[in-house]
Amino acid sequence: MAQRFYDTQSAQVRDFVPLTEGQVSLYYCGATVQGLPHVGHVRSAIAFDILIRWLEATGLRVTSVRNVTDIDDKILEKSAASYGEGFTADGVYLEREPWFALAYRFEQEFTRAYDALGVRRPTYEPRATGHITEMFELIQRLIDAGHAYPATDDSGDVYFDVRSWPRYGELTRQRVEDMQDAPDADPRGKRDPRDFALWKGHKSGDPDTASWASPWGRGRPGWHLECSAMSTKYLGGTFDIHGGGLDLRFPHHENELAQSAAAGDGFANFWLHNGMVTFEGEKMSKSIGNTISPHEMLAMARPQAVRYFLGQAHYRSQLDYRPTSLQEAEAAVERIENFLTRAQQALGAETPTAGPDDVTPSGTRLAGASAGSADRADRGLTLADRAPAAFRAAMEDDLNVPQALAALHEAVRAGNTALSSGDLESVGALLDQVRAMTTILGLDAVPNSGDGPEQSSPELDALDQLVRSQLEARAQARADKDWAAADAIRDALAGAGIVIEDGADGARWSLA
Ligand SMILES: Nc1ncnc2c1ncn2[C@@H]1O[C@H](COP(=O)(O)OP(=O)(O)OP(=O)(O)O)[C@@H](O)[C@H]1O
Ligand SMILES: [Zn+2]
Repeated sequence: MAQRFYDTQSAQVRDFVPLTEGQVSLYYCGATVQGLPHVGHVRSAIAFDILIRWLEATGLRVTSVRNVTDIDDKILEKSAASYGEGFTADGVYLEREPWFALAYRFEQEFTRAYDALGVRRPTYEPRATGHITEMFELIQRLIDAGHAYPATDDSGDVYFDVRSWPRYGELTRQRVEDMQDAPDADPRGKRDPRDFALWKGHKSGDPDTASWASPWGRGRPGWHLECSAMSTKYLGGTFDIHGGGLDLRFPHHENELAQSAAAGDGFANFWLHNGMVTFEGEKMSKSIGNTISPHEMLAMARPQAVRYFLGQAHYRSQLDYRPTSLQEAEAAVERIENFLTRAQQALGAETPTAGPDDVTPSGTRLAGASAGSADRADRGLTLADRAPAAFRAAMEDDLNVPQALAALHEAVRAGNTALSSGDLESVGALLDQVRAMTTILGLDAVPNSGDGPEQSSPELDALDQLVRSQLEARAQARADKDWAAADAIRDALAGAGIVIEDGADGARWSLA
């Protein structure tokens, strides 16, 4: 079966054929960094992380972009309302935390949360404030094409002219007449109340630092424009997939599409939207105040269980948080881990299973990459090929993670049966399948400590590579039953203050 995705724009499940063979370009909307992340934000990022991991597992090269909205009304409001939180670099106390400092502080909190839950960093993570020039260019193209105009009052705003663009409403299949008014400006300066702001003129009371000189006067960009400018800068005028939460479909994505298409860009070939995390049925949202932070969840359960919980539903489904949710996720993770432990023990030292990919400096219990992965790659097998057919079929079918997890648990069950009957050949094969599946779902990528890859540094990465090569040589020595050589490597590492631990999920190293 070919890869298929549900495309929100056509409201159909369509075959996915990348625009450039072998490559995928993906843009997904990141955070407006106005406050701490909640698990709804992280669920969205995990959904796209799984998508990227899966596409890469099938052999595709993915270029991913996730923006940071670091200028916005809400950021300015939070800054204005902050009190006693700001310090300059020399420790001088500021009464208000400047908006740009507040935005950078919360951006780091998002990064920390993503790292703690194994969301890989995107290829590019552009900030809106770094792309003002690209936004000017896009506005100018729209004005030149007759689809945008400076406000007819003295606000300094520039609006998109929805009536000039007959395709407006195509993403959410709405008629202009039925649409809500755009709330982002005084309707007196607009041709139509639904016209939305591309550029917002500087208002008295806004900090001077929050406005840029533009051909239309000082001001700042509209949110929708930011994503159009950044996605096409990094991915080109036409790219494969645009993602984000379902709550962004209208007006945000509708308006992005209108701006880019009216400026002459093909824009996204597929639109993928993740469902909301809800709390007692209601969207988890800062404005409602019903949020749970990743930090709070990590205090209740291991990161592996939190990742499992946030990634387990179909990405398009709503995911409701209930008090028992994390215990259920923990039980599922333990079932998988128990099989991995018992399988490794049963296979024992006779079959060294610690391939180079199994070794991480911080160590993971759900180690995913497998025994002999290098040789399988030599034989032209992708990671996806190593997963069972039922798993692959589920992932090809619009990323059906619940069914893919059913295949994972089925392999664990079969593995436990093989263990009971002493069928070690099947145990080995199933172990490899389970590891491929946990790797694809990113379950093995979660750091044990909530602090995540922050511990990494160029020095640590270099050391990690060196130690890995030593561990690879040691694994080979053990495979050759050259115990003296294996021990000598271990002793040399110990002499350098590096402790090796042979765990159920491979060899790990740490500094003594
Ligand atoms: N409860 C949620 N469940 C799933 N995804 C969410 C949820 N809330 C936000 N997202 C997604 O997270 C990404 C970043 O969101 P953004 O910073 O725009 O948050 P937001 O929607 O303004 O959040 P809030 O409503 O809490 O202020 C977007 O793709 C958004 O759709
Ligand atoms: Zn966006």
